[in-house]
Amino acid sequence: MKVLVLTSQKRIEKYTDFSKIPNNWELLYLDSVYREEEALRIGKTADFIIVDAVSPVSRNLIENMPNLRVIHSEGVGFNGIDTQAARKAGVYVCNNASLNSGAVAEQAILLMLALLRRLREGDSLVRQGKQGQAKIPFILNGIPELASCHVGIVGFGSIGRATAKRLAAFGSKVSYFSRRRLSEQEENDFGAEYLPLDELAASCDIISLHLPVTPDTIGFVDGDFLKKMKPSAFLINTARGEIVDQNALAQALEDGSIAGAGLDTLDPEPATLENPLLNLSDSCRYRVLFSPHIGGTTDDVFYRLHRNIWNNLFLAAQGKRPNNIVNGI
Ligand SMILES: NC(=O)C1=CN([C@@H]2O[C@H](COP(=O)(O)OP(=O)(O)OC[C@H]3O[C@@H](n4cnc5c(N)ncnc54)[C@H](OP(=O)(O)O)[C@@H]3O)[C@@H](O)[C@H]2O)C=CC1
Ligand SMILES: O=C(O)C(=O)CO
Repeated sequence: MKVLVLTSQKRIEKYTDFSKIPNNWELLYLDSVYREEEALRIGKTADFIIVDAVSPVSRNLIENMPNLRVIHSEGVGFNGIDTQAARKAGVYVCNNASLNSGAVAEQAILLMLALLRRLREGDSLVRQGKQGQAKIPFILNGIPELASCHVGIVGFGSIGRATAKRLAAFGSKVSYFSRRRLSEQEENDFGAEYLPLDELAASCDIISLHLPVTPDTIGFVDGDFLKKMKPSAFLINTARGEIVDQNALAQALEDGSIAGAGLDTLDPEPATLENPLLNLSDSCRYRVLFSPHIGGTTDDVFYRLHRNIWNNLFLAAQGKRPNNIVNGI
């Protein structure tokens, strides 16, 4: 079997248990930023593709790989993969559903806390020799506790629920919006109440996005949504950049429609310096906090993900149906 690897070779080497890989399997490495001609040159006859959670696998690539059986995302998201073309070609697209939920929930909460405590600004003041409460002007503006915040979770799947569970420990009030409303019992278990989207937007102190990218969710947070939010509210996006209209968010930060944003994901990725959120005026500098799309990338997660990926490829190699198929075959 041949595996075309369209993600970090170092990561595969670190997290794969090579004692389990049959000797006659061949791994063909390119990075996730690859040229399609190069992928076809080295991987045309490959049986499997492993690709990171954001990078593209196009119709052209799929249609020109006659032996291809499985395209496996290295994460949960698979929005770079042309799932329809794969379906048409009888190729399974698989992900690692729910294996990194706790890690992403931690990242979302980290961004919430860092924004509330103005961590970036505080760090900068200390580095300017302004350590000590008397020298920190923003204390007088009032620092809210996460415990007193009403947090709205948009997309109440695996990560949304993991975030709700952790927020319960902080004592926050949690509401959620998803297309499917949970049973009363489930809502009680997660300590979360359902709110219609408009109400959630208007009433929450923090809104945390946990939606997948689909045709319905691209630009889900647009200028209208941001205008409904409270001027004191924060937006957290650890889902995908495409869910938030980047220009509208930059505008909302500039004109004070919202207080700040914590962003693990941007649109496009890899992010370019042209992104309007990286070009905000000085007065907004501390109101947006970035992390480099590392929500789901802990050591624990990678061991779990890579075990799952290889198990799935072994199943497919034996002619069996792999787990976590996401393209409806
Ligand atoms: N930053 C990072 O490192 C990571 C980011 N992610 C991103 O997070 C996303 C969510 O992951 P995860 O929670 O595991 O996925 P899940 O599929 O478990 O949850 C997604 C939830 O979103 C809801 N949803 C889908 N479409 C809509 C819609 N149009 N309106 C409202 N709700 C909707 C779904 O519920 P329902 O269908 O009932 O509405 C579902 O419960 C991933 O798709 C990925 O893009 C994932 C892992 C790591
Ligand atoms: O699992 C995912 O979808 C990710 O974004 C991880 O990087």
